[in-house]
Amino acid sequence: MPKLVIDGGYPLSGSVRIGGAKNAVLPILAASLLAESGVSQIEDVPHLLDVRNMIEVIASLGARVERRGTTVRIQASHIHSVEPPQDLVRRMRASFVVAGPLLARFKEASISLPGGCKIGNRPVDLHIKGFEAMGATAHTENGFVHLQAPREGLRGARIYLDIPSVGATQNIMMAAVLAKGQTIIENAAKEPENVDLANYLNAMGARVRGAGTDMIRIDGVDSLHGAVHTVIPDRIEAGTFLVAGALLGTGVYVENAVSQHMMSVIAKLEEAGARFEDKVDGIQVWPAERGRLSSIDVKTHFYPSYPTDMQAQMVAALSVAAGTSTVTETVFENRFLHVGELQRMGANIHVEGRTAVIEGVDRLSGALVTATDLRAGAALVIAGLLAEGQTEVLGLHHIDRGYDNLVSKFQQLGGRIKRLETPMEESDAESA
Ligand SMILES: CC(=O)N[C@H]1[C@@H](OP(=O)(O)OP(=O)(O)OC[C@H]2O[C@@H](n3ccc(=O)[nH]c3=O)[C@H](O)[C@@H]2O)O[C@H](CO)[C@@H](O)[C@@H]1O
Ligand SMILES: C=C(OP(=O)(O)O)C(=O)O
Repeated sequence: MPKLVIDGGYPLSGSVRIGGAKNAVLPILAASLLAESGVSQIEDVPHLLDVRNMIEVIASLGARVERRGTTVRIQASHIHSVEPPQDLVRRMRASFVVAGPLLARFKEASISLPGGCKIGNRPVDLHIKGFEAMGATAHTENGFVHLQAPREGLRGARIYLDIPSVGATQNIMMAAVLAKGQTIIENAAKEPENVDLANYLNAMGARVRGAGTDMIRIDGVDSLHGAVHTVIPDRIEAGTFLVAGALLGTGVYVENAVSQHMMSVIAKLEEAGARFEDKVDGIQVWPAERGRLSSIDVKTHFYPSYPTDMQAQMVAALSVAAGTSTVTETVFENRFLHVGELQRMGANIHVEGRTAVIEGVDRLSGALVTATDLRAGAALVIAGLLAEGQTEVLGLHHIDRGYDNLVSKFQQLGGRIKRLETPMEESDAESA
């Protein structure tokens, strides 16, 4: 079983470059299925397990995909299937976003239900309601959702989302670009990754306006073509390094981080005492002047509020802050599995309903811990870098889903962290 071995307590300093955003590149790869002609060229595609999976998904449908470094080229003119293999879809929830493009272009799609995951239930009812509002029929059988558009294709509709779901907004947006007439998505998700997707769709010939606000208007067009697009930097990867830099060392420069995308993360770390400087192509962070962060209260919510994907990293940071902090998770019902692992390292945290109450301790101590999901893994790496002694982190397939070269990036900053590869065991290969 591969593991990380971390010797904690060494200061971090220097510079690290952030790659393209996982949560932008995944729907962008799916959107490439909409191109009837031409070749799409996507730049700054990170090396992630999830990206590999999404490439496999679109390739399984007939797209020709070629990857060189961080450039991916996609030719999607000859798609021969509207049913991605179940085993590929089940590996990753995000693969459900191929539904919108397939339904829009081929008028049908059959996709395995992605199911829940450890962090929560994660239904897709809002995606399906959106498709139905555009005239599609949906029925679920044997774990598959079968979607069928009317013979004349999807038609524009006014769709109010009960929750500003990131994935539902993406799927509906991608279905609507080829629908007849105008679609309006109200209470849309405003995440920068959705703006990036809209920009890519527009470069492909779509007419999407208002992405990044809570009302998106899409005027359907007859066809789309391939386009060149550079993926936005990953604000969660950037946030992970900002948290680490706010805790340890003499200043870390997070190159390519976009401060406008991470106002809430910076604001909360500043409130806890960390210092920042916004530079032309990145963000510099230093620990608090007095060394230790102060306690704060944090609540996750939809963008632009504090992101749930930065919750675990913040819990790790606050576990050594002075005083009592609270972190409330409002997006996913079961996203505190890292708390038990941090407790093994000496953190004093208890969970009351949706709130983690964190009594800051003077220090953490190294322990054998397991990443239970992607960001829990990031939190444990941060904790390991902070802790006295040696920490071993298992469950690396979670971390590999969303961090490109996490180990070498922390090594570059002076972190004593290495990855030991041993043959993978079955339990290690399970999906998110
Ligand atoms: C690949 C990707 O981009 N993943 C991100 C995306 O996930 P994802 O798109 O799955 O998250 P959503 O925004 O859809 O989920 C938000 C909330 O809405 C609920 N919900 C969602 C859809 C639906 O049909 N019905 C429903 O009830 C979910 O259970 C959850 O409680 O946004 C999450 C919230 O910022 C992030 O944590 C994930 O990293
Ligand atoms: C929850 C996450 O991703 P996903 O939606 O792909 O599971 C995440 O990136 O933290």
